[in-house]
Amino acid sequence: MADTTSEYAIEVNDVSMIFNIASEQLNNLKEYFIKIMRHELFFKEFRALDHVSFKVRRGEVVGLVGTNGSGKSTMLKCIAGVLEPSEGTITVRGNIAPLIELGAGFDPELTARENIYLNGSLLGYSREFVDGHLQDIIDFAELQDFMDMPLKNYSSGMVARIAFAIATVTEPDVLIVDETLSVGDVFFQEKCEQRIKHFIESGNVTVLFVSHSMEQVERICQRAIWIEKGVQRMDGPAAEVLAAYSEQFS
Ligand SMILES: Nc1ncnc2c1ncn2[C@@H]1O[C@H](COP(=O)(O)OP(=O)(O)OP(=O)(O)O)[C@@H](O)[C@H]1O
Repeated sequence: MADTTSEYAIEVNDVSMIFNIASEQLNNLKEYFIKIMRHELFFKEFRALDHVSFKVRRGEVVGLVGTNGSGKSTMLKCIAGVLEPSEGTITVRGNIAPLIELGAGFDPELTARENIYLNGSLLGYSREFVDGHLQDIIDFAELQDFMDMPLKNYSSGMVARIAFAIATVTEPDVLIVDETLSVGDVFFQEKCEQRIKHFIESGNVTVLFVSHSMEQVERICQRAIWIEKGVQRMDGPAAEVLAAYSEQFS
C-alpha cells in the first residue's frame, strides 16, 4: 500500500551511479574471455551520477536538463527502479508510469494489441482493466488499423504513441517522461502535452520530464533541475535554471 502521508512523491538522497567500463576496446566476446582468463582486462569506474539529491512534492512538475551524457536518463532509470544506484537511496510514493526507453516492456514479435496487454500487465493493470480501456488506448494512439500488425513493423513514432497511450490511460501518481515523445510527430507531441497538462491541473500527478527543448521545459515545468556530467548544478524555478543553463553555453 502506497504511503500517501508524505508531501513528497519522490526523494532522491545522495545518489551516485558508478558504471564499470572496460579500459580498452575489445572486438569480440572471444577476446574478452581470453583477457578475463589472463586477468588482463581492467575496468575503470565512471561516475554517471555524483551525489545527487532532490525532493519532488506531490503534484509538482519538474524538468531535468543537461547536455548529452550528463546523467538525466540514468537518474530517471534509477527513479523508475530499472537501475539500482551504487550509492544513496531513492523513495517513490505511489504508482509510477515510466516512459523511459522506447520499446521497453514490449515484444517486437507480438502484435500491437497483444503488446498492449503485455505492457499493461507490467504497469500493474489487470486483464479486465485493459479490456475495458483497450478502445481508449487505441483511439488515443490513433492506430486502429495497425492493431494486428507485429510491433517490429512499427516505426519508432508509432511505438511511442502506443507506449504513451497505455502509460497514461489512467492517472498515474508519478509520470516519468524521457525523450520518448520526441520521436512522435508534432501533432502527437501536442496531444501528449495536453494530456500531461490535464494531469498537472488535477494536482495529483507528479511529473518528471526530460527534454532537450528548453521551450518545452519552460512551457510545462514549474521547476527545473540541471545535471551536468553527473553533478547537480542548479535546482530552482524553471525560467531561472534554463537561463543559467543557456548562459553557460552561449
Ligand atoms: N549501462 C551503462 N554502462 C556504462 N556507461 C553508461 C551506462 N548507461 C549510461 N552510461 C553512461 O552514463 C553517462 C550518462 O548517460 P545518460 O544516458 O544518463 O545521459 P543523458 O543525460 O540522458 O544523455 P542524453 O541527453 O544524450 O540522452 C553517459 O556517459 C553514458 O555513456
